[in-house]
Amino acid sequence: MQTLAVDHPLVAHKLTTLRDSRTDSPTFRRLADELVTLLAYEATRDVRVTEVTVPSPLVDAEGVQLASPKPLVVPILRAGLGMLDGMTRLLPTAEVGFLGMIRDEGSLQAQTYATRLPDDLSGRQCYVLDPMLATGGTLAAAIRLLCERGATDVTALCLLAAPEGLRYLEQAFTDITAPIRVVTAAVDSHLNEQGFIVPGLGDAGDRLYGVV
Ligand SMILES: O=P(O)(O)OC[C@H]1O[C@H](OP(=O)(O)OP(=O)(O)O)[C@H](O)[C@@H]1O
Ligand SMILES: O=c1cc[nH]c(=O)[nH]1
Ligand SMILES: [Mg+2]
Repeated sequence: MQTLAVDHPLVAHKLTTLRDSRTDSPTFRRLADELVTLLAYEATRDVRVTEVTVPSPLVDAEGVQLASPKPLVVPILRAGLGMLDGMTRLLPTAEVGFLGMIRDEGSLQAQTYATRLPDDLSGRQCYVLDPMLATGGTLAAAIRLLCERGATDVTALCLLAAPEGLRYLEQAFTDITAPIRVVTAAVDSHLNEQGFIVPGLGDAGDRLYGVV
């Protein structure tokens, strides 16, 4: 598994405002959206393209377009929905599947409550959206599901990652040959006893959509 922490002053600037507990929900949603677009630029560096020729006003010009089968973007509900628009802005022709997952606050185990994905992902590049990679349980289950359906490579986009979660993912996929990448705005210090990322930004779902 490869991890890329995007090192860019605009990424750091937006992330700092997301961490700030004084940032209200509308601003949090807008900044999360903008930050995902910056992460998406790095995360799609290996997106597959095919060569095409287009008629420019002067001569025919050689170029590329996104290849088929189209990439699949998979936000993990609820908080991952806050990353969807920012991602599809850069990949407008991608298809979108959905995974609903919730982490039990006590055991920290992830449970899947909704799945809306193609049965066959053979040959598909997949981009998973989840703002927080904490213990890694949620993302590990999501990535395994995509690989079991035939995904040829999986890139996860996270606003923040904990070292514990990255270590967990490293050892979770030793049996999987598909390349797996994590692109994040930062790797934070550690997890606290409640499994929250420190310093982190709190509960991403609550900050995007309110406490339910
Ligand atoms: O790495 P993990 O320890 O598994 O934790 C991370 C998960 O926890 C949060 O979701 P949550 O369960 O709060 O659901 P929500 O998105 O509906 O708020 C977050 O959005 C991740 O999906
Ligand atoms: O810090 C954390 C950990 C899990 N989920 C969150 O929303 N935040
Ligand atoms: Mg939550």
